[in-house]
Amino acid sequence: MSDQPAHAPYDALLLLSFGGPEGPDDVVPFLENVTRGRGIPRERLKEVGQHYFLFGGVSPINDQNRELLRALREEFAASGVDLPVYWGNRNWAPYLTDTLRELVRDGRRRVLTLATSAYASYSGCRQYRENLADALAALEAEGLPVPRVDKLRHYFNHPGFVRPMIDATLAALAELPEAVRAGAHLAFTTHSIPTAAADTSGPAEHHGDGGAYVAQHLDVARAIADAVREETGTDRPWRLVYQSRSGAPHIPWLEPDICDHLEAVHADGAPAVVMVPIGFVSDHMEVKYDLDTEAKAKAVELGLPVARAATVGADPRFAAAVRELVLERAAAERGERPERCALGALGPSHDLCPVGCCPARAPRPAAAGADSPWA
Ligand SMILES: CC1=C(CCC(=O)O)c2cc3nc(cc4[nH]c(cc5[nH]c(cc1n2)c(C)c5CCC(=O)O)c(CCC(=O)O)c4C)C(CCC(=O)O)=C3C
Ligand SMILES: [Fe+2]
Repeated sequence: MSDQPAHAPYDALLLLSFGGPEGPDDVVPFLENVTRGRGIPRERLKEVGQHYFLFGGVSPINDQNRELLRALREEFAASGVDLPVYWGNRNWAPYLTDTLRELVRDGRRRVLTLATSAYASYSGCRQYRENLADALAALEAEGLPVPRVDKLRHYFNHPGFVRPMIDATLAALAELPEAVRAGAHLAFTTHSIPTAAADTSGPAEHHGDGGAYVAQHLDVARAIADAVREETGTDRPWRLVYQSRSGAPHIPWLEPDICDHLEAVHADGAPAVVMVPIGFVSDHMEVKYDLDTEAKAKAVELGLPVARAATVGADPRFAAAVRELVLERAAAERGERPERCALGALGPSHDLCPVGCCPARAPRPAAAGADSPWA
């Protein structure tokens, strides 16, 4: 055995997230950051601003990331992984560029990134890589050392991500009135994206109807539905549905929307529905507003009992999965052939996004992929 640590060659883990406002005055500047150059209709922005104001202008995402950070540090300490964990966001403080500046000042040069987005897509992967490239360019322009940055493989099908969602689905079923529990449907939800973005999500060989984005979500949905059937002895109808659509109405996005789906299954006689937000790593605004507020109001209107499964958040099994993924990637970077855990049918995702993975409509430099302009 060499005396290299198990996390070599990495000297830092970067938790990279979306960011969110922490008070009413932050809401508009946050939305400006998110939508810069993205052509989202003003009406939609006003509406989304209202969602934040309803919660005092505070997104739950920041506290959830602080919790995840604590869980990761605890997990690393408990298993003897002496790797510092940093946190930076794309759209709000602590900003990614500031975090990378701090990280290089601490002497770190080889960074592994954990994005709080588990699936392939432009919005969930390449956009994070573009923002990493922007931050690296800023460091270079300031004459600072530019660290080498990698990104962990998509963890949508890692057992440490899927098992907490299985338990959460069972717990949500148990919240339903007993009379409707056995007949309850499962509605797996994720962020809608333009169908054109879905069709080109993932590596080129996965492009086609729905692309890797839909295939990965279906794989997770099926794994959870199968496990729930085994656990409860009941085969219940399930479907992958979408939420949080934005963009111009004439551009097609993934459907059906969760609210339309609730209406449709209610009309078909479903006695209850459990909503399982598999597309989200924690209970951020899309979950709190679009599911817990809007979809629940729709269910009340219909007289349809619903329950919402918890997201993974800072579950210790997820923190352990991140530790495994870090050590797995470190071993691969050292030229070893580590074991790669995955549930479902798709198998473990790639370490390095290939050229043409989740292409942008207007190409921009992206770090941590095969087409990165940075080493
Ligand atoms: C796939 C996906 C994820 C999941 C993967 C991941 O987690 O990254 C995600 C996460 C998030 N999206 C978030 C917030 C917003 N997303 C927006 C807009 C958009 N999202 C999109 C996709 C996704 N988004 C898309 C295709 C757009 C349209 C415009 C564009 O192409 O950019 C807008 C603008 C207004 C609107 O259009 O709704 C906001 C405010 C927050 C923070 C929540 C909080 O504060 O708790 C989080 C975690
Ligand atoms: Fe979003």
